[in-house]
Formats: sequence, structure tokens, C-alpha cells
Amino acid sequence: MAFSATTRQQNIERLQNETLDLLVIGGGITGAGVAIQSTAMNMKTGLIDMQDFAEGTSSRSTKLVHGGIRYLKTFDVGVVADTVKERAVVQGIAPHIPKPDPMLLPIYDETGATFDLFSVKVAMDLYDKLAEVKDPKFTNYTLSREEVLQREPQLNPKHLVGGGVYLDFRNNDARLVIENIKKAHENGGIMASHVKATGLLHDDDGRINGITAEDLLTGASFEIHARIVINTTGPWSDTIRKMDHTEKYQSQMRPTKGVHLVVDAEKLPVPQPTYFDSGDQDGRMIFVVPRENKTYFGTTDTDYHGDLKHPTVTQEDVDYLLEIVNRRFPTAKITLDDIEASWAGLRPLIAANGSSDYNGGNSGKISDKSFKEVIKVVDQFESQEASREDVESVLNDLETSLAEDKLSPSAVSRGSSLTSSPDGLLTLAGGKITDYRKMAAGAMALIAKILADKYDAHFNEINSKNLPVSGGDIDPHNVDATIAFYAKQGTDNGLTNDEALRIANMYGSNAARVFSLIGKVEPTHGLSLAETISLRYALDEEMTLTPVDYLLRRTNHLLFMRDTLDSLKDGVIATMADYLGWDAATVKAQTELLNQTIAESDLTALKQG
Ligand SMILES: Cc1cc2nc3c(=O)[nH]c(=O)nc-3n(C[C@H](O)[C@H](O)[C@H](O)COP(=O)(O)OP(=O)(O)OC[C@H]3O[C@@H](n4cnc5c(N)ncnc54)[C@H](O)[C@@H]3O)c2cc1C
Ligand SMILES: O=P(O)(O)OC[C@H](O)CO
Repeated sequence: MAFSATTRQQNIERLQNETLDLLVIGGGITGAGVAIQSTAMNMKTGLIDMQDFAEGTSSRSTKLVHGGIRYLKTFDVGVVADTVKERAVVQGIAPHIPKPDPMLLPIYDETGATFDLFSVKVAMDLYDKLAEVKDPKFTNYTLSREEVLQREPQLNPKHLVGGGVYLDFRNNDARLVIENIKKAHENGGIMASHVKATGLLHDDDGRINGITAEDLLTGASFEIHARIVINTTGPWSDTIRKMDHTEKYQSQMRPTKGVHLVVDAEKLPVPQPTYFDSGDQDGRMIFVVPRENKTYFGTTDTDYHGDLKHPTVTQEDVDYLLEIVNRRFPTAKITLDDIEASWAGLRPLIAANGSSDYNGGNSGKISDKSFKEVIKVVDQFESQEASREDVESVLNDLETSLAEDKLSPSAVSRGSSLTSSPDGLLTLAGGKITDYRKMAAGAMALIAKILADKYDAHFNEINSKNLPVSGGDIDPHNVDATIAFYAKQGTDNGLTNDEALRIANMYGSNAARVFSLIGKVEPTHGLSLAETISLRYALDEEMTLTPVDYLLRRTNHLLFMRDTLDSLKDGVIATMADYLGWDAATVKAQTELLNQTIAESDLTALKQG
């Protein structure tokens, strides 16, 4: 179903002229998850994003669908319970995207270790129990020191006491977003990228009834009217809430930056995703993940106060990660020059989330630390050891919800929150990619209630656990065989087995639409047949507007296939120029943008000192 640059223009027209039931601001995984459900309920839904879909945090994650086993350490069982159960749900609605990939967790006997051999087994058993993992292929187990070193001989043997292996899933974060957006479009949603919300509109009763917006490609400003507006802008959530001049605004977000670095797999060969303590007693755990013929590792977790649109990788981030990885893999000797790609993202953490208040509204809970402070100061007041002012300052500290900023970034819960301002702006923020479906279901329950109560508008119930994304019409229990079956259509039409499998894995049940382009579109500008049909599909059906959209977010080529990128990029630009009718100036600008993005990813500036 066409979802192209032309569709974008048509949708902007419609957004200006039609009143919506629901407008979603933000096309990352949170907004996309709301849009697929609201459109499945037949709500007239619009979604805008000021960038490309998933250009925010949702293309900058560790690219896992996982329950966050480390959160058990901060007793965030609520978050883990939600997310680890959601793994199987996400795999069920997007079978071609998250793939099971058991994680190896080496255990070191050192100060501040998150787990020891006993607690890791308890955590893994709880993790499997919460997720109802029963398949012996995937249930957890522990390894002796020797067995861990047999698997990963490069690991530092010093203080290594053994390890655990438990199920988690690798993911393609940006692909999960676009497949939700495409399905929402197929359901009748009105989606447009590069459209920015610039202000909030209110009706005569002071209720939010729309936004002012700007088409960032043309500069045109316009209004979008909707019965309900939901703010799903992740790290930008406060920015949208601040637009609401009628409400006493209180910041709730605490974005923290996470960085990943990519090296060739030969530099750091790991047979499976590996997860260990930083060893710096900072509460951080570091992932080392094989992907294509590369290995990526991360992440940092530092409070961030910079440009939300453009978090960058600094020398400090590189030094931090290289020091840890070279200490854990002492023979790897990775240097800045070995880094082929990188990315930086911002966790949309909720500042007051010392304890998780998961899905469905702020439980008003505070962290155990803050709770103990309140009890202590009240106790002291009772026995005349503290004044009223002492009590008030502790409570005031909590009320400003900044109380939790004393928590280290890694101790802040990854829980989500759903709030409604008095004038009706909904904000769904925080959480993880892994539980986006559950977060959206929580929001949809509230949205359906508001539409029924306020507008007597009633919509069909859905079970979002059975709502496949675009490309997800695959039996989740028979993925490999189905992908192989799809790939055959490619090899039968002249593609190599690798090319056909790559397309089948990328597009799932939409692979047939991609392969059907063979014979209809001829390779041009030096592109292979496989790249030609993949790019054409991205242009026709994935609202791909720039070479960066295609090479970074629709295909991840820029991150995990750096070796072939240079031979590809000119052909991609030229083919897009033909398709989109670019003039010379636009070709130049897009070429510069792509080269800038590549230089930023491979840390050219840092390498040049
Ligand atoms: C380093 C790191 C690693 C992570 N790893 C994982 C992981 O492996 N697994 C996991 O489950 N979770 C992980 N997470 C968490 C997960 O990535 C985030 O919770 C999730 O991506 C947030 O999605 P979102 O849609 O809320 O925000 P975003 O993806 O940031 O989307 C918000 C969107 O709003 C748009 N926007 C902002 N302002 C406006 C405006 N005025 N008008 C229109 N649009 C606007 C932005 O352009 C953006 O696209 C990780 C996060 C980080 C930072
Ligand atoms: O939540 P954190 O801080 O463990 O970081 C995100 C991970 O990198 C993957 O979810």
C-alpha cells in the first residue's frame, strides 16, 4: 500500500481539513504503538513526527527486546514483569523482527557486582518464570568458569567465577517502528513525517482540541484539530507539555544518554550477546552484541542537558566504553581507530520514577530511599529532634519531583507514565521499546473512555496482543521456515540466497511485495537488483525521503555493513534523485547530509583529534 513522499503530501492536506478523534505527536515506538491500536479501533487517527519516523530514541537503542534483568537489582520487579512478558507478545505480533538470542552473563567476583553465581540463578529463574519460558531450548542455565572461557576465550579470566545464560531477543528498533506506522496507515491512519507540533489549541471550555503545526519541508504552518491529543515525544515530552501555557508546568523528564560503538567482529568475536558489569561500581552493565559481521557494545548512562535532537558521542563516552571492554577482553586491544560506526540515544526517563509506576498512570510512588527519608524525619519531628521546617523541606523536595535526581541514572526506573493535564493533554512517556504495546494499550483504555464519556463516541474493542504489524503475518512458531519459504521467491527470480534471505528477514510477509518488483524496476546507477527493489519498496511503501532514512533506519546498513556502504551510497542518492525529482542543489544537500551522518557515526572528528 503506497506510503511515499506523495502520500505524505496528501496526508498533510487531510490533516489540515479533517477533524480527528486522536492526534499522536511523536512517531517513535510509543506513538507508533498508539497509532496502530487506535486505527485498529477505527478511531480517526493522525500521527506526526518532526523528523523521520524513529529518528529519535527508537532507532538508537541497544536493539534488544528484553526484560532488563539488571532492574531486578533495584527491585524494579514491576518493570521486569511487564517487559519480560511483553517479549513474547512483541515477537508474536512482529515475528520477523525480534529474534531469540540467549544472553551470556559472565559473573565476576568483584565489589559492587550486580549478581553473584547464586543471585544470578535466582534472577534468571524469576526472569524465566515471569516470562513463562518453558522451551528447554531457551530456559536458563549456569556455566562454570571453564565453560564460560570455552565459549569466550577472550574474556578476562581474573576473578571470573562462572556465568549464566538466559533468553533475551535481538531487535531491529527502527524497523519495529516503521512496521507499526505502516500498519496504522493500512488501517486508515493519517501519518506524516517532518511535521512539527509548534503549539496547542484550546476550545472555548479550555480543553485541548488540536495543535498548530509546521511542515518542515515547505515551511508551511497550519492547524490540526482533534478531540484528543496525545504527547508521545519521549525525551521531548516536557517540551510539548511546556507549550501548554494554561497549565502550571512541572518538568518530569530526566533524559540520560546512552552510546554504542561498532567494531568488526574479528576485533571482538562473541558467539552470542554478552552482558556484564562495567566493573566501575557505577551500576552500569555493558552489552556486547554480535550483529551481521560486526560487534557492537554499550552503553553509557549519563544525565543529558544538550540538544535533544542531536546527542553525540564524545571522547569521554569512547574512553569509558573502551576501558571497560578492553579490561573485560584484554587481548582485544580495541582503539578509537577500530570503531566503524556508533550511535547515541536519550533514555526518556521519568525523573520521579525512583520506583516504577508502570503502565497506566502515575502511582505516585516514590523511591524506597525517599520513603525512608520521610519516615525518618517525621519520626524525628515526633520526638522533637526535627522541626516542622525540616519535615517541609523533605516533603518539598519530593513534591518538586526532583527528589529522585539524586538517584544515579542507572538506578532510575525504566517504568512508563501516562498522565493527563487538566486541559486534557495526554502524555505517554518513559518505558522501553519492549513494552510499547502494553504502554499503548494502557493509553488506549483511557482514550476510549474519554471519547465515550465526553463525545459519546464508541469504538470497537481490540486485543492488541493479536494485532500484527505490517510484515508480521507470520506464524510466530514457524518463523525460520516461513522466511525460507519467502526467500525462495527471491532466489527463483535471480537473487543470491543471501540477498533473498536478507530481504525476507527484513520485510517478513511483505517480502513478496518486494520480490514482485523484480522485472518491474531495473537496477540503475550501479545498484544490485536486490538493493534496487529494496530501495524502491522503501520509497513506495515506507515514506523514505532521504538516503539517511534508507541507509540508517530502514536498513541499518550504515551501522552494520560499513564495508559496503561507500560502494552503495552514490547509487542510492542517484536513484532517489530520479524517483523524487531532485534538482542539483537537493542532490548536493542530501549528499552532504549523508556524508555528515557517516562521519559522525564513524567518529571522524574524534579520530582527527
Ligand atoms: C542507549 C539506549 C538503549 C536502549 N536500549 C533499549 C533496548 O535494547 N530495548 C528496549 O526495549 N528499550 C531500550 N531503550 C529504551 C527505548 O529506546 C525508549 O524507551 C524508546 O525508544 C522511547 O520511544 P519514544 O517513542 O517514547 O521516544 P522517541 O523514539 O524519542 O520518539 C519521540 C519522537 O517525537 C518526535 N517529536 C519530538 N518533538 C516533536 C514535535 N514538537 N512535533 C512532532 N514530533 C516531535 C521526535 O522526533 C521523536 O521521533 C534504550 C534507550 C537508550 C537511550
Ligand atoms: O536501561 P538500561 O540503562 O540498562 O539501558 C538500556 C539498555 O542498554 C537496553 O535496554
